[in-house]
Amino acid sequence: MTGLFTAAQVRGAERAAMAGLRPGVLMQRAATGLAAVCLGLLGRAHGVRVVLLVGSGDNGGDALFAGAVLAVRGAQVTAVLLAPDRAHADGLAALLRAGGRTGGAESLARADLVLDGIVGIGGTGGLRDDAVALVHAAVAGPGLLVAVDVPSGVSADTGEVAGEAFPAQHTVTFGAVKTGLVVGAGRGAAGTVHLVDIGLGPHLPAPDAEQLTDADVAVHLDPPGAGDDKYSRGVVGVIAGSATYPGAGVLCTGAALRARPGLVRYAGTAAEGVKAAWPEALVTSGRPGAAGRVQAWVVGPGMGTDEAARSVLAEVLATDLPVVVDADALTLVAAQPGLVGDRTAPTVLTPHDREFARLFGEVGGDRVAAARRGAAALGCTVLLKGDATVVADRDGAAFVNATGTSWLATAGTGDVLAGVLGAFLTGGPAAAEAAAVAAHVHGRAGQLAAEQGPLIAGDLVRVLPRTLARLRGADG
Ligand SMILES: NC(=O)C1=CN([C@@H]2O[C@H](COP(=O)(O)OP(=O)(O)OC[C@H]3O[C@@H](n4cnc5c(N)ncnc54)[C@H](O)[C@@H]3O)[C@@H](O)[C@H]2O)[C@@H](O)CC1
Ligand SMILES: Nc1ncnc2c1ncn2[C@@H]1O[C@H](COP(=O)(O)OP(=O)(O)O)[C@@H](O)[C@H]1O
Ligand SMILES: [K+]
Repeated sequence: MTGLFTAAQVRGAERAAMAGLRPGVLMQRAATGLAAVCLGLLGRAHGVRVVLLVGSGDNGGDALFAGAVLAVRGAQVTAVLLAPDRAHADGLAALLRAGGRTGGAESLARADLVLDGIVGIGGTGGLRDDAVALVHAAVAGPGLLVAVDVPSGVSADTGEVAGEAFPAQHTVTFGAVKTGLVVGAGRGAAGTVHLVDIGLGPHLPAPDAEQLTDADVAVHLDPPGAGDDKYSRGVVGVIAGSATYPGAGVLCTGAALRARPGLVRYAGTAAEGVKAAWPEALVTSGRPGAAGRVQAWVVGPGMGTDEAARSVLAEVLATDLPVVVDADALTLVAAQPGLVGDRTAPTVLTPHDREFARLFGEVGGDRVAAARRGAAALGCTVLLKGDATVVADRDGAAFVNATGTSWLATAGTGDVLAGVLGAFLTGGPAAAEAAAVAAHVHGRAGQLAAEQGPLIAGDLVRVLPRTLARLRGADG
C-alpha cells in the first residue's frame, strides 16, 4: 500500500523529524536525492546544461542545492531567480561555490534539463504571471522537465490546477507521495513520480488516502483450494444488457466469469445473447429472484431506464446482498436516491463524471473529496471513474487507482469493470477495498491488452486470466 498525504501532514512530519536533526539536514537529503534522480535520467552530468527555475521558498532551495551537486559533477548549471533578493541564500551560495551561475529565461532555449523549483507544498492559488511566463519558456525549450516535490501550479492536496502548471515529465517528491500527484489534473502534470526518502517515515500520520500495489492485490487472488467448489468460490449475479443491446450483458457476464470463475448467474432481457456467448453462465430471462442464489449482484449496464428496469433494480436493492450499481442503474438511483440510501448491505456506485453529477452535483477539481461527498451522502461506496479512478467509503477511507491506460477510454470498458467488481464483492475484501482491487485489476488488464495495439472492451475480458496470473506472480 502506498500512502498518500496532504501538505499539512507532510509539514507536520517534517517538523517532528527536524526536532532531532541539525538545521538544513532534511533539505540536504532532499537535494541529494533529487540530484541522484536527475543524474539517473540524464545518464551523465559532465557538459550537460541544467536550468533551475527558482522561487523564493524552500522549494527553490532544494533546486539550488541539487544544482550545486550537479555542477560539482561537471554540469553547466544556470539558476533563473524569480525574486533574486528572496532566493534561498545558502542554496544560492552553494550553487555559486560549485561553479553554477545565475541567468535569464533565454538559457531555457538550450537546456538539457529544467528543474522546476518555483513553488512546492507552500503554493497557494494559481501560478503568478511571472512564473507562468517561465513555465511557457521551459515548455518551448528542449529540456527534460523535472518538478521539485510538486509541479508548480498543482495543489499538493487535491491535484487541482487553478490556471496553469509546470507540465513535468518527472516529479521528484520528498518524504511522502502527495495525493495531488496521483489524481486529477495533478496526475497529468506530475509525469512519473519518484519518491525520495528523507526519513519522515516514523513521523507520518495515517495517510489521507491509499494506493494499492500489485502485491496488495495479489493477496486476493489465491487459487482455489482442494476443498473449494463452484459455490464456495463466490456466486455473482449479473443484470445487464437488453434484447436489442446484448453487448453490455455479454461483457459484464464475461468479465465476472473471467475474474473469479466460480459461478455466474445472469438474469435479464439479453439472456439469449449472453447464453450464446457464455455457455458457462446460468442464464434466465426472468426476474432476479428467478436466477437462484447469488452472493453479490451487478446491476445496470445497458439495462435501460424504463419502469421495468426500475422495478428490477428496486428488487435487487431490496435484498441484503452486496450490489454494484452501474450505468443505467445510476440514472435510476439519481431519480430515486432512497433506493440506495435506505440500504445497510454493501453498495458500490460506479459513476463516471456525468453520472456522478446527476447523483451528487459536479465533481469539481478535488476528485477524492467528491467521491467522499457522494459516499457520505448515500452511505455507500463510490467508485468515481477517471484516468485515476477514486474509491471512497462512507467512513471516509479513500483509494486512488494507480494502474490503467488512456486506451481504456472506449465503449464497454465500464461494463467489464462492473463485472470484475461484482466478482471481487463475493470474496474476502470489504466493499471499498474490493472496488479498489477491481479498479487495479481492470487497469492492469487495460495495460496488457494495449500491448497488442488499440483495445476494445472484449480484449479486457480475454486478457483477464493472464492479468490475474501476472498479478499473482505466477506468469513469466
Ligand atoms: N520543510 C522542510 O523540512 C523541507 C521542505 N522541503 C521543500 O520545501 C518546500 C516547501 O517550502 P516553502 O514552505 O518555503 O514553500 P514553497 O517554496 O513551496 O513556496 C513558497 C514560495 O512560493 C511562492 N508562491 C506561493 N504561491 C505561489 C503561486 N501561486 N505562484 C507563484 N509563487 C507562489 C511564495 O511567495 C513563497 O515564496 C517543499 O515543497 C520542499 O520542496 C524539502 O527541502 C524537504 C524539507
Ligand atoms: N483517459 C482514460 N485513462 C484511463 N482510464 C480511462 C480513461 N477514460 C476512461 N477510462 C476508464 O475506462 C472505463 C470507462 O467506463 P465507462 O465510462 O463506464 O464506459 P462504458 O459505459 O462505455 O463502459 C472506466 O474504468 C474508466 O476509469
Ligand atoms: K516545484
